[in-house]
Amino acid sequence: MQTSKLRPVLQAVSVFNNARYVTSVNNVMPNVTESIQPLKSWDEIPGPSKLPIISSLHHFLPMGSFYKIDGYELLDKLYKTYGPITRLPGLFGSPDIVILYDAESIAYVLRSENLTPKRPGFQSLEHYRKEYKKKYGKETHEITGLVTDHDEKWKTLRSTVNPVLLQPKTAKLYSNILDDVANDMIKRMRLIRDENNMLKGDLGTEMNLWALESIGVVALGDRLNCFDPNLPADSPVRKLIQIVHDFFAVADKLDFKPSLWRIFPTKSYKRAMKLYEDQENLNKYFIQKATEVLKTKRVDKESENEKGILEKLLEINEHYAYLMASDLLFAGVDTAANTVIPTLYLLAKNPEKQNKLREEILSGSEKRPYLKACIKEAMRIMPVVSGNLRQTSKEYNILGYHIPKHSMLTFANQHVSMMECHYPRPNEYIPERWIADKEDPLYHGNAHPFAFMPFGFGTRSCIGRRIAELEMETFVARVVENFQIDWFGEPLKQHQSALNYAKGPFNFTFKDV
Ligand code: HEM
Repeated sequence: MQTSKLRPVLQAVSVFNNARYVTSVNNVMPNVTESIQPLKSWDEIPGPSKLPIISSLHHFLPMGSFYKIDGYELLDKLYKTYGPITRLPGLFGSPDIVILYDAESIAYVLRSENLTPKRPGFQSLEHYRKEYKKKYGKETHEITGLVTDHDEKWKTLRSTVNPVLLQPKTAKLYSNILDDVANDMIKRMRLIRDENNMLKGDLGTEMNLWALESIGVVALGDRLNCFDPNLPADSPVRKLIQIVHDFFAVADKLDFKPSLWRIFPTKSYKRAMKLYEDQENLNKYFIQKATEVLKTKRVDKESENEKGILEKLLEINEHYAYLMASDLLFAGVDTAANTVIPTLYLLAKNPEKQNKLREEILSGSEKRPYLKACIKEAMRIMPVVSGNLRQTSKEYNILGYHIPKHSMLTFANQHVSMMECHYPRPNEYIPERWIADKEDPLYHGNAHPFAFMPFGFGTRSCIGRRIAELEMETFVARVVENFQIDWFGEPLKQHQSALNYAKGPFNFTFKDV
């Protein structure tokens, strides 16, 4: 065993794993968690200073140290300036956020919050579903959706839909149809290639079409036909494509950037409310259509195992079936598309890895560990979700600081998974680390178990994980089987908003193999 090579890595991990400073005030965990120094207060947590009224705004204005910096760069600068726990003062009435870059502290909070974890995020959508609709006399329900509910309401919905969505055999049910979607997308890519083997349209839009068509078969049980070149501009499918696209953009403006919408109805707020309403109506249209089709098919069904997600949920609770189909249609599109683009990019930039993957695919083996490893490694380096959030339900002592109940904690997952102490040679695309054995210094098990969490953690983790993995593996395999992927010019960049979006120009070429 190459212990000498591992030692620096393990030493570095232990610096971050300083568990003595991590305690939950309500939980007594003597041996490992007792702080040896008096706790410092919330206000003493390092971070940009605050001024009366404008809070920390001056840091983001010209001459300020964070002017024109956001996304990964901002979190990186905060980490380098203030360390593994940083407090970012809230703007325009929004609360301060504490950012954690320490895997052990993150683990402690996530484990302690794991019964009914609260993940605030899409607050404008929550406002639409819970308050706006009531105000305008529209029909409302106690339970509004996985993304927007919390506590007992969330638990009721999640525990009902978990058995339907998380069973491995449910995801398997869709493998053939998802493969049909992937093959149709390959045909479309051939059709829209120019003489230089580049796609004529925008690759980001194309990947969104693939992702929507894929999630459509899961959420609605049938093909949406997003690839139809003759779709009229005002067709419901085109509208759905547009709405899914605009959805995260408005949510980003209202929920993830400083915004005054909570104080008065801004232009973006009005736009968002209209968009959420349109989305709701369109979802109703598609779900109703899918339900009618299912009714005609049901007599042919021989066994329970053949029933799809929508069908099973409709039998349990019609309202829940509608909520889930809506949430899948919005949570499953941009996420999958913006994971596949970086994966193809990293394979293009690492031709030897691409060839190795092609060999595995062409071998026809049913098990494809290298394919899984290639996608996982892309999610480590260029994740679509850069971090996660919890609102604490209790007090904590973290890294020597007191964290009061109801605080907003952000976990800088993207940073943690790029730390040398967890993943040696962190900037290199090395899918092998995910399949290496224990003796190998690259072995992924040497990392802190909370250093890589692309789908979140625990009871609130991504309910679409199995579906997303199946979709992405099916499509990436078909692309690599059919095309030699190359990239030229400047590296691919990501633009961080509510999600990390791959940003054009997309300098891919797809040559037939
Ligand atoms: C690469 C693709 C995807 C990634 C990286 C991803 C990541 C995540 C993450 C990080 C969370 C938050 C988990 C937490 O708070 O611990 C989440 C939640 C969620 N995801 Fe995904 N996701 C992906 C694809 C999908 C797909 C395809 C669907 C739909 C089929 C989906 C549906 C959801 C839903 C409904 C939630 C909210 C769960 C809850 O609060 O109970 N996601 N996802």
